[in-house]
Amino acid sequence: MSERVITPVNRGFLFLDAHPAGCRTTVEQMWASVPEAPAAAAPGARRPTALVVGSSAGYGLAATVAGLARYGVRGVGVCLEKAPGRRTGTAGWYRTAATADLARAAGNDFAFVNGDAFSDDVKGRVADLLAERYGKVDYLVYSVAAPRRTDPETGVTHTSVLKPLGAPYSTKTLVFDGDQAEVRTVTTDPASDADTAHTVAVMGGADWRRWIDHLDEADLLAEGVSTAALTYIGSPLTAGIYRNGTIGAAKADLEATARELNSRLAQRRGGRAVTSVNAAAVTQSSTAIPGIALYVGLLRGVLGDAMLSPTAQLVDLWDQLTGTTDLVADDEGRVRLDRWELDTSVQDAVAARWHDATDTTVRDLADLDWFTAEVRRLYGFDVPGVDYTAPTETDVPWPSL
Ligand SMILES: NC(=O)c1ccc[n+]([C@@H]2O[C@H](COP(=O)([O-])OP(=O)(O)OC[C@H]3O[C@@H](n4cnc5c(N)ncnc54)[C@H](O)[C@@H]3O)[C@@H](O)[C@H]2O)c1
Repeated sequence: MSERVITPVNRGFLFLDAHPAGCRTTVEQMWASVPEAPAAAAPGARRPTALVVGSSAGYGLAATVAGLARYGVRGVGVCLEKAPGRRTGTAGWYRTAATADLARAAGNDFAFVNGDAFSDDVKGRVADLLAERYGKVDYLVYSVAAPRRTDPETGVTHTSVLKPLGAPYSTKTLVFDGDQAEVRTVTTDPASDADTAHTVAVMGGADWRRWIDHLDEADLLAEGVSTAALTYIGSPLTAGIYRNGTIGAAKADLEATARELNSRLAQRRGGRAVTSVNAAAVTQSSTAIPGIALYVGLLRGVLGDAMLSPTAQLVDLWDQLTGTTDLVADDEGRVRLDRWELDTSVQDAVAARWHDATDTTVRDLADLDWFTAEVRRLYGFDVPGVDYTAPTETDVPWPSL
């Protein structure tokens, strides 16, 4: 047992500790926000088997919580988190423990595997678990965001970079100095071909395809299997660094992989593969992208509470995957959960504020209090209802399998 009061220590958007009680409450609030199961998934209906890769944070956590709470899924979540030691565990460690407790209390049999999803070892462990306990996979949601990947076939470790293609790119960006927010311009040099290839190797479709291959070879894909990987298009304001940059090349590869997997799964299993285009959200991965903090703060300034949370978006995705509502894909086979973000009137309003944003005006144009609180909530701080003066247990075990 190791109870203590935890105060946030941060370097920019990175915090050195996470708050276990805050992380638990975050998950409880996400769970409570999921609407009741539709009639077809009512108690007594067969619980579908799901695999969520990237289950402890951001959109993958939202997929896990929405699937558990609304559709009573059973199955496995995979993520990469650090155990408590000299410092606290990572936030995803505590969120996973909380998700497992809520799942158990709701009668779901759901296991969490902590390890490198890119490795064959973890794929093998997950396949064994499925074969022993859960049977074939009905749904696979792929939501990994990682800085590097070791390719098990070549042994090469690829590191992803966030760079423009072809020419240097300058963008406004937010820099926080204590309570002060400054609007600066940063310029990023263009990627080399090798940079782009490495980023595609990490964030493109290769590992998603390997998961499908691995499960297919082990005969662990159910008839009618559906798989979705998360992708992003985003605003013209961020296109230079995102959609037209190295990460955009990776997303194009992911989307091409979806089309290839879709025809394969349709033929072999009567199944399908799609990408899900989600909206900008504050996550550990997105805050690393130049300009995104300013963009998301301005988006919130324009939309306020009308911004749809990752959980609400993932409820929509589950509804489409399960057939509760019709699955609607665009011409490129993508489920569009980002329409509200890319709506022309919203984008025009954000663009006008983006151009007007300076050190003196930014606080009026962007919801920076919300943005900084969201960043802190990623680590379990600033969560409504949590007493931060009370000691909290940091030595939380990983949920037993
Ligand atoms: N954040 C956004 O604004 C946004 C918008 C649209 C789409 N997306 C997409 O959603 C997906 C997830 O991004 P996010 O922002 O939710 O990320 P995140 O950083 O919040 O979560 C990443 C997840 O991946 C897991 N992970 C990382 N490396 C791993 C590894 N080697 N093995 C196992 N698990 C690993 C982490 O444990 C965590 O669960 C990405 O494809 C991203 O492009 C994000």
